[in-house]
Amino acid sequence: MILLVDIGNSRIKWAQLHGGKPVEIKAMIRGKTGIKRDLSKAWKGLESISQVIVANVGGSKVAEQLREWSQSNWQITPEFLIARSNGYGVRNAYSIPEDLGIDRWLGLIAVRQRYRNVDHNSAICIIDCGTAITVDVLAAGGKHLGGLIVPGLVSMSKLLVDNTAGVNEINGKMEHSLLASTTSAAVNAGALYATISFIDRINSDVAAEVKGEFKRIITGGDALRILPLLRDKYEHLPDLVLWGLAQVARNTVSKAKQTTSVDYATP
Ligand SMILES: Nc1ncnc2c1ncn2[C@@H]1O[C@H](COP(=O)(O)OP(=O)(O)O)[C@@H](O)[C@H]1O
Ligand SMILES: CC(C)(COP(=O)(O)O)[C@@H](O)C(=O)NCCC(=O)O
Ligand SMILES: [K+]
Repeated sequence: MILLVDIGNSRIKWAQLHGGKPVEIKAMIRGKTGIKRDLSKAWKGLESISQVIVANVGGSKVAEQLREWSQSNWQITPEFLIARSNGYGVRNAYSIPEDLGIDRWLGLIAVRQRYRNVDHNSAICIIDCGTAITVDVLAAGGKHLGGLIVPGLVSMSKLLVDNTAGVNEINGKMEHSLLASTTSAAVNAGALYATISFIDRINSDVAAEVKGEFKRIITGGDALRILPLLRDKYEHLPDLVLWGLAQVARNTVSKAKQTTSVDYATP
């Protein structure tokens, strides 16, 4: 069974590849540096893993921890994907393609695959609400036009806690009040307002840029908190990165099959 792993800066999400799709999708908050204990807790029940395919934006230390854990528990070396200049019908806007977050690259691949035959003449705007909030725009023909990065909801509050004397413990309630009367509510509402006004404004500017209707997709751990407050209509696609991983994994599996079948076929 192929394990698909999406390591973000706050959480690890994983799924099994079944019928070309990510199934048994799970998530856990991860430690900032050490993840081996998290992995042993979450993955000890997993059996007959044949391959581990990873999208990691958590840095090299975390990658090393996963590699060591997978080798010692499953004798498998994980495959870490990186963004390419083009692939799966997507052309990367970055002049240094591998600089694009692999989570963003796989999100583009996932939406390209999802809408390729359904509606191939509208652009797509993807909002991924995680540790950071990323925006990526895909033109109708699969050309990535680029995107933006801002701190996510929790990161914004953490920024104030870490950098000001007056803002300390913030409760995670994320209430959305216009004018707050406690520090925690003021920070939470401020983060929400900053986020929704950023996203609403980006959407109106993207609409001008791409001329005409375009699809709006929202994903990431904070999507459900943000979605109800946004002005425009969005399709909520949870676990978009895992769908992109499934797309790439399916391709590598079929390639592997081809090569083995060709080996048998050649005299
Ligand atoms: N069950 C949960 N436990 C922890 N955080 C959660 C949970 N559900 C949603 N979240 C939110 O998801 C955010 C992380 O989203 P995610 O997309 O997983 O981030 P990343 O990909 O950056 O690790 C957290 O900041 C938190 O606000
Ligand atoms: C912007 C990100 C940190 C978002 O990561 P996440 O919020 O999912 O943890 C990640 O996509 C990343 O590390 N990108 C590399 C820089 C770039 O995409 O330009
Ligand atoms: K960083």
